[in-house]
Amino acid sequence: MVETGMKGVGGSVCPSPVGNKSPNSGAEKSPEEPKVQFKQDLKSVLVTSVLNLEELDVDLYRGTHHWVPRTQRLFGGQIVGQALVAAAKSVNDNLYAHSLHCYFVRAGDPKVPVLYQVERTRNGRSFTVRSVKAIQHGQPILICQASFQMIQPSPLEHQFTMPVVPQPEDLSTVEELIRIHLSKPDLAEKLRQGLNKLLANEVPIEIKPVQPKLFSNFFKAVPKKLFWVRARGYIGEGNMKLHCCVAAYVSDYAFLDTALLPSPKYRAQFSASLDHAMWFHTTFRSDEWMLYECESPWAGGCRGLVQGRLWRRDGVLAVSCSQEGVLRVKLSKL
Ligand SMILES: CC(C)(COP(=O)(O)OP(=O)(O)OC[C@H]1O[C@@H](n2cnc3c(N)ncnc32)[C@H](O)[C@@H]1OP(=O)(O)O)[C@@H](O)C(=O)NCCC(=O)NCCSC(=O)CCC(=O)O
Repeated sequence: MVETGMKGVGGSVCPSPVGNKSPNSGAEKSPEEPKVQFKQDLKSVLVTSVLNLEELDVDLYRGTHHWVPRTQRLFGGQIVGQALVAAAKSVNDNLYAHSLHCYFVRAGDPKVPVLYQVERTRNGRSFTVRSVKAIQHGQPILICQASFQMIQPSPLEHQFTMPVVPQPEDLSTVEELIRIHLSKPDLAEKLRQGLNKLLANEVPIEIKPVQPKLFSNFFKAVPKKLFWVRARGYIGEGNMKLHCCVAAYVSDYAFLDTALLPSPKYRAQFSASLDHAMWFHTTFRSDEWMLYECESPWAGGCRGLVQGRLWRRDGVLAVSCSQEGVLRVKLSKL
C-alpha cells in the first residue's frame, strides 16, 4: 500500500461487482509499460500536495492549489478530487466510492484555500452517502454528493467494448506535439505565444492524443475524441480510494471542449463546467495510461453536454463521467 499521509483514503484494492476480469486477458496482451525510472522516483504531486488535505476539525478539511488554469478560476477537477478525498475520510475502510454528483456553483478563487465540510448524510448496510460543501469566502463553490458501497460481487456483469486505438508508446505527448508546431518557421506569432504558455503549464497530468489534429480545434469533426491519460509521477498500487480521487481530478481536464469539435469557427469566450458526475466501476491505476473516450451528444442554449469513459488499457471500463458546461463562444480569428 502507498504511504500517502491521507487518513481514511487508504485501504486495499476494491474487487468491485464488475470485477477485475479483463476483456483482453487471455487474448491479446497489452504491451507492458516500460519501467521509466523518473516515474518511479517522482511521486505524483497530486498525492503529495493537491489531494493531501489538512484536517482542521471533525469532517472539516482545507485544500490548497497546484495548477491554476489561465482563466484564473480554480480547476474543477481539483475541487471534485479534493471533495472526494474529504468524503472518503469519513467512511469505513471497507467502503469504496461508486459514484459522485457535483454542481460548480461559484468560480473558485485561486488566491485562497478551499474548505471542505462533510455531512454524514446516511450510513446504510451496503451504501453510505456523504455530502460535501466546498467553501471559499463563506460561500459554497461546489456541492457534491458521493456514494460509497461495500464490496458486493454479482453475477450481473457487462460492459461496452473499448475502442481499438494505437497504444500510448506509439503516440506523442501534448508537449511533444506543441514542440513540433513551435519548430515551424511560418507559425503566427499569437499562436506561438499561446503554445509557449501551454508548455509552461504545470498540469500534473500527461496526455497522448489519439487524434492529435483534434487537439488544435481547427478542424471540423464529430464531437468525439480519444486520448491516453495518466497522472504525472508515481502513485503505486493498492490505494483504490486515492486512485478514484486522482481520476476525479483527471476527468475534468480537456473534457468540456469536446462539445466545440463540430464548430471550429467558434472559440470559447467563456467556458466552465456546471456539473460533473462520475461512476467508478472497478479497480484501476490512475498513474498508468488509461484511454479517455469523450463525446458530446448535444450542445445548445450556451451549454454543452459531454460524456466520457476511462478505459484501462487491458480493455476494462473503469470509470464513466458526464458533465454539462456553459459555453459562450465567439468567431475565431485563426
Ligand atoms: C456558471 C456560472 C458562471 C453561472 O453563470 P451566471 O451567468 O449565473 O454567473 P455570472 O457570474 O452572472 O456570469 C458569469 C460570466 O458570464 C457572463 N454572462 C452571464 N450571463 C450572460 C449572458 N446572458 N450573455 C453573455 N454573458 C453572460 C457574465 O458577464 C460573466 O462574465 P465575466 O466573468 O466576464 O464578468 C457560475 O455558476 C460559476 O462560475 N460556476 C463555477 C463554474 C466553474 O468554476 N467550474 C469549474 C471550472 S471549469 C473547468 O475546470 C473546466 C476545465 C477544462 O475544460 O479544462
